[in-house]
Amino acid sequence: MPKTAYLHPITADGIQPMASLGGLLREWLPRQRWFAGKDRPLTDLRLLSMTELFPGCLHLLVQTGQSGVPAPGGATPADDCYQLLLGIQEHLSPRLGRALIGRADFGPLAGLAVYDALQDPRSTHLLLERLRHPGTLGPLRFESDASVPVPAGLPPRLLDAEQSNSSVVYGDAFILKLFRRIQPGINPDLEVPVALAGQGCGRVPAPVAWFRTTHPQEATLGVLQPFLPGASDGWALALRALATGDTFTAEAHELGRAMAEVHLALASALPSCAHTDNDVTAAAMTERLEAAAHHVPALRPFVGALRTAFTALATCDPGPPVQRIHGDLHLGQVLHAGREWFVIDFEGEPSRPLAERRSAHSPVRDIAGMLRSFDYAARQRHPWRPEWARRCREAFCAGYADRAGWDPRKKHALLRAYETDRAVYEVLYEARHRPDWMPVPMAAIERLAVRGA
Ligand SMILES: Nc1ncnc2c1ncn2[C@@H]1O[C@H](COP(=O)(O)OP(=O)(O)O)[C@@H](O)[C@H]1O
Ligand SMILES: O=P(O)(O)O[C@H]1O[C@H](CO)[C@@H](O[C@H]2O[C@H](CO)[C@@H](O)[C@H](O)[C@H]2O)[C@H](O)[C@H]1O
Repeated sequence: MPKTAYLHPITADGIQPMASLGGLLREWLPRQRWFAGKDRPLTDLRLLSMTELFPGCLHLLVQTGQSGVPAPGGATPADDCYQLLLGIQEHLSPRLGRALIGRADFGPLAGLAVYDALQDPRSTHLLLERLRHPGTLGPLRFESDASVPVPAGLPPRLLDAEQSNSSVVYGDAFILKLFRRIQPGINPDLEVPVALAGQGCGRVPAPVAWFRTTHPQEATLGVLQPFLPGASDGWALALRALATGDTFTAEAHELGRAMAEVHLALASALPSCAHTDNDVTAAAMTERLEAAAHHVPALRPFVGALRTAFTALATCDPGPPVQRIHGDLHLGQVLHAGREWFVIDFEGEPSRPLAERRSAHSPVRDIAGMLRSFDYAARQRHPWRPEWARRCREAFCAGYADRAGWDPRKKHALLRAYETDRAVYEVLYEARHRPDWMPVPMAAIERLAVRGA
C-alpha cells in the first residue's frame, strides 16, 4: 500500500511536498513532448494545487518559471501552468520502468518512486471511474452529459502520438484528452464541440464527460469524447496517397465541404457580434511577423516582401464575416472514418492566449491552415510534388465553395495574408519544437515573399 503521509500537511503554497518533487520534475518536464518552453531553461517550479485522485495518484497543477526572453506568441516566464498526474509507489512494477520520473531522496516522499501515472493502466482505469461518477474532489469538478452512458471497465491505452496534450483511448469507444498546458477559462476544445453538438453538427465528436478545476482559477482539465474506431487522420492519408502516387483531390474536395459545414454550424452555435476590421488584423499580423523575425533570423530577409501581403489585406474587400473558427486547422486535425470527414482539436494555436483563441476570426484563417498543410504533405516526398499540393488546394477550395456559397479562391488578398501569417506561425513553431522541419515553412515563406501566392 503506498504511503500517503506526504499529503499531510500540505502547506497553502505547497512548499512541503514540492521540496521532494521539485528536483525530479525540473529534470523531467522539459523532456516531455508537450512542454512548450523548450527554448529557455526551467528555473522555477511552484505547486499551484495538489489533490489525491485516489490512493497512490496525485493530481498536480504546477507553475513553471523560465529565464531568458520568451519566443513571440509564447508565455511570459511566470505564467505557464501544467497539469500532471503522478503515481507514487514504494515498489514500482518493472512494466512501469519507462514511466519512472525518479525517486525522491529527501522530504516527505523520501524513498518513494514517483512516476507518470498516465502510463499506468490502473491509474487511467480509476480516472475513467472518476469521470463516470460526476462529483467534486477538492478543487476538481467531474461533470458529464448524463444522456450518454459510459460503461465500466473499458481497457485504457495511452496514445503514443506527437501531441500537444496527452490522450487515453478506452476500449476503442472513448478518448480522454488531458490538457497539459492550462490557461484560466473554458477550453475551446470543450466549449466548441459542446456548442456544435447542440446544433446537431455530426462532424465533431460530442463531449460526454469532462473535468475542470476551480483553484487557483477556473480552468478546463480534460474532455472525454466518443472514439472514432478505424479512423485515419488526414495527414496519414495524404502521405499514403503521395507514397502510392495517387491524387488526393476527391478527398480534399470532400474535406472542403465538411469544413464549410463546420464553419456554418459554428456561426450559428456561437454567434459573434465582433467586427474586426481588416486593418486591425493586418496590424496584428505585421506585429507577429516582426516579432517572429526578431526570434528567427532566417525570416529577416523576407520581412519587407511579406509585409506587403498585410498592407494589401488592410485595403481589400472585407471578406466573410468573422466568427468562431477552428483556429489551428491542418491535416492532423481531421479524421476520416466511415467515408466521412470529422474535425477534432478545437484548442486553437496552443501558444496563443485563450482569450484570443476564443474570439472571432475570419474563416479564411482555417482555410489557409489547411492549404498550408497540403504543402507540408507534398514536401515530405523527394523530389517534392508542388503539382499534387496545388490540385489538393484547388479541390479543397472548390468543395468549400460548394457548401459555403462563397469561393475562397476569389479572395486572393485575404488568402495570401492569412497564408503568410500561418507560415510565419509555422516557422516559429518549428523553430521551437522541430528545428529539422524548418525548411518546410521556410520554402513557403520564400514563395509567398517572391511570388505573393
Ligand atoms: N474522437 C477521436 N477518435 C479517434 N481518434 C481520435 C479522436 N480524437 C483524437 N484522436 C486521435 O488522437 C490524436 C491527438 O488528438 P488531438 O485532439 O489532436 O490532441 P493534441 O491537442 O494533443 O494534438 C489525433 O491525431 C487522433 O489520431
Ligand atoms: O496538432 P497540434 O495542435 O499539436 O498543432 C501543432 O503541431 C502541428 C504538428 O504536429 C503543427 O502543424 C504543422 O505540421 C503539420 C505536419 O506535422 C502540418 O500538417 C501543418 O500544416 C503544420 O502547421 C501545428 O502548426 C501546431 O500548432
